Amino acid sequence: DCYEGNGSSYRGITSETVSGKKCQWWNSMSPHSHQKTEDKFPNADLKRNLCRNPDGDRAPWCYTTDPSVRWEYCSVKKC
Ligand SMILES: O=S(=O)(Nc1cnn(C2CCNCC2)c1)c1cc(Cl)ccc1F
Repeated sequence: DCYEGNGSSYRGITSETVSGKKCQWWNSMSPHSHQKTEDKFPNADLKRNLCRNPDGDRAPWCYTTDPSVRWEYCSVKKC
């Protein structure tokens, strides 16, 4: 699948980053504690560990499960 524009409306099921890391679940604070939670961003579909763009960045991203890498863009292509 692919994302339109900046991916803020991307609702696909990619959960992997550009470097092949798995995404951390949005409702988890481990390994990375963060502020991008479903209750704070109810319209951003921050479900499971799916790649999303809740902060108007240039593409879908996620917090990574690698403790040394806080977040990364995802391996989903622009349409
Ligand atoms: O640390 S965070 O919880 N999450 C965070 C940090 N960097 N990012 C990037 C994610 C991709 N887009 C640019 C910011 C997100 C965080 C920090 C601050 Cl200062 C503001 C919001 C926020 F949530």
